[in-house]
Amino acid sequence: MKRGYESSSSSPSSTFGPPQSRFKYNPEGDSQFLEDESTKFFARKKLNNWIKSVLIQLSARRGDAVMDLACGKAGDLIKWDKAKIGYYVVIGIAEGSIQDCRTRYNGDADHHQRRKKFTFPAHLICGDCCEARSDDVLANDAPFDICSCQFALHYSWSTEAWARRALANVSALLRPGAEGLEFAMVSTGYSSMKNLLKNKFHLEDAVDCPEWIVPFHVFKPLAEGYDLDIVFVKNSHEFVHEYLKKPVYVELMRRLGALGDCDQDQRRVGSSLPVFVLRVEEGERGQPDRTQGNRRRDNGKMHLSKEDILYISSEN
Ligand SMILES: C[S@@+](CC[C@H](N)C(=O)[O-])C[C@H]1O[C@@H](n2cnc3c(N)ncnc32)[C@H](O)[C@@H]1O
Repeated sequence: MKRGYESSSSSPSSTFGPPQSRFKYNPEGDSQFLEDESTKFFARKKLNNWIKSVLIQLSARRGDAVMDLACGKAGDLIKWDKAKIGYYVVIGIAEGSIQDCRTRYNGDADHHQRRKKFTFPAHLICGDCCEARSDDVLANDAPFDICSCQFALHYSWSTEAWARRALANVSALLRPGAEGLEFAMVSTGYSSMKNLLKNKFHLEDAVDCPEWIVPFHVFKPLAEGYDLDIVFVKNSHEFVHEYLKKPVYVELMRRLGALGDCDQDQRRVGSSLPVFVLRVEEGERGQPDRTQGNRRRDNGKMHLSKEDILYISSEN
């Protein structure tokens, strides 16, 4: 079965918006400005969630093994659950966030027990997903059908060596495809609004890491050097425009509370971000090894204790 975006144009879009600057919140600043910015922030957050949901629905298939790189607090758990994936591995650098992933996965945060348990086993890893040995450490969980990296790809772009390492890790973890179309890494680029707002709103997911610009014309050949070919790339404005033609995604946007005047909303939330999918073509790494399907899930659990978190460091 093909992934949902296969019928879409794969021609790269030419622009991905301006470089993201890091700007500081000025406590003495104009309160009207901040109010506008907070409205923009929440509009953008809803829109980003919709884009991630659509991208996941287009990419994931029942039973997929998914690696969520730089997962934050696993805010996409429910999205993956709806896609009926079979195994979920996350890696994140912030220990507190990984602990939050654990309580979220276990349902401990849901005091009213409104939602049923997730149907797939999970494995949580705390560490730097760009570390040279990530692929070794993760080898027991691989291969993955999907490697997802949402709003985080740019953190590994401080130097070419780090960018190469991140791409090499992703390439090593993905499963070769039976029909040449099976592997994907998805990313919706990066956000910067949190830097502007974190002092004011004390955002729980604010990240104190430098954010680097990833020029797409540099990214593409570098990724291709690791067998990762671009199959789908759009800027987020194009993406919204295209998928809002489908009633099912209009309904999804309504449910997320993001439905309004989309053109206006997009102008309000600011610059466009890249949305793209990569894959490893069949034949580039030999035949797929389907026998690994069950073994890797053994590393996962349906209920996670603190001891189940795997900590990796550069000394591993
Ligand atoms: C903007 S958040 C995105 C979180 C999540 N992917 C999402 O879409 O909600 C970026 C996350 O990347 C994590 N991160 C940054 N650099 C990392 C690295 N080298 N290895 C693992 N995680 C990293 C941060 O701790 C943070 O949780």
